[in-house]
Amino acid sequence: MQTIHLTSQTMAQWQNHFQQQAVAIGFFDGLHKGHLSVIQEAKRLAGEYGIASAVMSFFPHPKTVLSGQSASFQYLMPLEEKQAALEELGIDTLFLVHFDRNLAGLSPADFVQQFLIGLNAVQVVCGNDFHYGSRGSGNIQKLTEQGHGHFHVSVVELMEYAGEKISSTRIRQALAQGNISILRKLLGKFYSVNWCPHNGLLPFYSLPAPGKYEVKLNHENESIFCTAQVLNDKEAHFTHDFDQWSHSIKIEWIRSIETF
Ligand SMILES: Cc1cc2nc3c(=O)[nH]c(=O)nc-3n(C[C@H](O)[C@H](O)[C@H](O)COP(=O)(O)O)c2cc1C
Ligand SMILES: Nc1ncnc2c1ncn2[C@@H]1O[C@H](COP(=O)(O)OP(=O)(O)OP(=O)(O)O)[C@@H](O)[C@H]1O
Repeated sequence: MQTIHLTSQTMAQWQNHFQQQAVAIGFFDGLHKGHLSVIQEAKRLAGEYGIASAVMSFFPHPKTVLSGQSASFQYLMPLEEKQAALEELGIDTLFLVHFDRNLAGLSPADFVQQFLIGLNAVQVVCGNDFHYGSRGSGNIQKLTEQGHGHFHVSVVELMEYAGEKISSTRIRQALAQGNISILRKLLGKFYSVNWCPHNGLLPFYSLPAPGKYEVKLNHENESIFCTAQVLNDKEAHFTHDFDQWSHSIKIEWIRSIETF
């Protein structure tokens, strides 16, 4: 999979550079079950029409740029993990759009012209709550109209759990409440973070609320269950001593024992 970094300033050089593609579009933080259904639909359409598959994502998160509160934003995964997961899903290209005030100011029509038609998107896939363009004023109806004659829009039905939409926001809220059991339902697997034995939590991951949890530590080919005590948003202690481990550890959060 190739990653192409795009900005509103450098976009001109990429116009008409790409072969036809099916593009899944959105931020996709945490890659939950709803996100996967959007991305898999783009992949399926690419196969059906014999075209390339792509995901278009943004960085940093629009909320951090528009609210100016970049330091406190709780990301669920860093770019490298998103890239690895998309690669595994067989996506050909990740378009990573730099989200800044210039990009936020683009009208829906300009965004569609430069970033979708200009990249030769012929199939665009999103959930039916997707918004884009200045003040988030572009919606599915606009996208369909603006793509007319260039691309077809496939809208994936919003996936729900317990009668509520699965979303990255809901995952962040569940983490803040230490509600580990629901995460597996939203993600389709255990919530995980990467941890450096010497420096602790890697950037762009979020810990659950302070409390005690059963976790699974995965290091190279070894897996060990132990208890984690989360102290704050950066610090945790583990009942297994992994000082001699050299590589980063994937920590899967299995269940909550008690929250403080
Ligand atoms: C060109 C462009 C401009 C945007 N401008 C705004 C904005 O002014 N205000 C806002 O809240 N969101 C804005 N957004 C963010 C979108 O509403 C949305 O969060 C983003 O496209 C990611 O989609 P998703 O949240 O459905 O994944 C903009 C997005 C794009 C692509
Ligand atoms: N539950 C869902 N089912 C199907 N598609 C979804 C679901 N949630 C989001 N999508 C779609 O996936 C893409 C990425 O969405 P986005 O990153 O905004 O996800 P989100 O989980 O709603 O995030 P947030 O909670 O931060 O708004 C968009 O096209 C969006 O419409």
